[in-house]
Amino acid sequence: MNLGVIGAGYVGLTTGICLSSLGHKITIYDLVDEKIKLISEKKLPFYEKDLEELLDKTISSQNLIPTSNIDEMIKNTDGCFICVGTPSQQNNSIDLSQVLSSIKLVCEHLKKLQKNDYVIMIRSTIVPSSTKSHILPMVNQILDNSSYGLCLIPEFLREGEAVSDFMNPDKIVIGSINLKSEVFAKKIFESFNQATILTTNPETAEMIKYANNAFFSMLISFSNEIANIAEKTTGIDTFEVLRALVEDKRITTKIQDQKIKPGLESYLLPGCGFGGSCFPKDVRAILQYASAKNVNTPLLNAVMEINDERPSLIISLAEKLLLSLKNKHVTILGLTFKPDTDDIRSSPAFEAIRLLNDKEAKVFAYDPNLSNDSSKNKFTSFTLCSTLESSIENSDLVILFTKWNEFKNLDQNILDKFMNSPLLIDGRGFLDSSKFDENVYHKIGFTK
Ligand SMILES: NC(=O)C1=CN([C@@H]2O[C@H](COP(=O)(O)OP(=O)(O)OC[C@H]3O[C@@H](n4cnc5c(N)ncnc54)[C@H](O)[C@@H]3O)[C@@H](O)[C@H]2O)C=CC1
Ligand SMILES: O=C(O)[C@H]1O[C@H](OP(=O)(O)OP(=O)(O)OC[C@H]2O[C@@H](n3ccc(=O)[nH]c3=O)[C@H](O)[C@@H]2O)[C@H](O)[C@@H](O)[C@@H]1O
Repeated sequence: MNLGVIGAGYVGLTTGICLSSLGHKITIYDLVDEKIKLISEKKLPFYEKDLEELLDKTISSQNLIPTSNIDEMIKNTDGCFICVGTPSQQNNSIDLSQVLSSIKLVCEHLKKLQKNDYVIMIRSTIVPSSTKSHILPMVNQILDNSSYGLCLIPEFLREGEAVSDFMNPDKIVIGSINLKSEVFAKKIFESFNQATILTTNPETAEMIKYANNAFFSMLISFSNEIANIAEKTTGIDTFEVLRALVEDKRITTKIQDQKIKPGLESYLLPGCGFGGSCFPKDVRAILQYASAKNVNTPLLNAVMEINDERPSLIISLAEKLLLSLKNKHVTILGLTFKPDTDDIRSSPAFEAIRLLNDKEAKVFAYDPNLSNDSSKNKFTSFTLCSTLESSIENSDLVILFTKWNEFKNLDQNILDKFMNSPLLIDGRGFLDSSKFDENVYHKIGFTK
């Protein structure tokens, strides 16, 4: 099919590259010319594993056409995905302006080119009723005939797993205003035969996306609250507690004597808290939406409250171990909000750095994906090091924030080589404690 994508960010570019690799002819448009130029040169504007290889193939096969010309995109295509950002506003509601302006642009060009039967498919995350209350009235104002289609197809991919999540979706939710849009969207995804296709109205589709992100955020905050309680009694290992919970047959099912570990297992872990461009933004947005509708939300309020507290709890532990943080050399390992990405949006490491600065510690950091020269001058509140070793040299305390594989190599020998009195907080329970002296290794969710 001939399809367009507006917005060449994580979601848009992944959508464009993956669908073009499956044989669709995709024209991708972004406001930012440099992004389009980079993509034309087969380079990704961000890091995402496996995506560059596919980009190379799809540009070479001319199944993916990057353009800065919206007319070209509209002329080439029968429908397009809207994949622009929906960032938080000051009051935590979402800023719908990128969605509205990009759809307005599409509609104006459809009108100019007298193109009918076009289908607009929104992939951006938007709060319930955005389609009905804001987008549809605007579209109706510009397109006076009713031959167009409009639907919401939320995206559930995770950064770092974007290609595999896109290619192997468990569900495809299509919330349409009419049958035409539903039929069109179903045809795009007809080769994804392992996925459950859920067809519904736009409001339900909007809510499904928020329920999804709120649920996984809740599991993380649940795990962190259990950790807070466990830490008050020496010897309780929260990781063991939650591993045992997962064994419950209501969570881990058994099929023909084979235990099937649920995917949610990876969200039942204590740690430094969730970050990224979506969980914090989306939970806050649905809370703001509920509050505007006078709905009480004690559970989701607590999810955010527990999460917001995580960096300060880790810094309190650091202070307890070092007695005072003033002038202490503290190393942060991992700045991205999770491994296998270069995304630092709402990463808990940055809140920890802010707290360390307040306490006048000298902060050094290392992240495998941010160690190049172009990243160096971006940060002023800490020194970004280009190797793990240089970041821990003469350090008084190392705190692990992100589960990068490279950090798995850490052991007592490495700490002894570079630090005078080795001390480490494993903020994710990621390292093998047996590789460290007992008084050196401290992990979240466990008090010795
Ligand atoms: N990042 C993720 O893993 C996921 C994000 N989402 C949602 O998808 C949406 C997009 O997120 P990301 O891809 O992360 O955002 P992003 O910020 O990486 O990309 C957005 C892109 O849209 C472009 N853009 C903005 N206004 C435009 C306009 N008027 N015309 C053309 N291009 C325009 C920007 O230049 C940028 O390249 C958000 O609503 C987000 O909540 C949903 C699932 C996963
Ligand atoms: O709407 C979105 O943008 C996406 O948000 C999340 O995806 P993502 O933010 O890429 O990453 P996750 O792997 O889900 O992790 C989110 C955060 O939770 C943290 N986390 C995860 C698991 C855990 O046990 N503890 C924990 O703190 C991670 O470190 C990370 O900061 C969702 O998982 C996707 O389904 C969704 O499409």
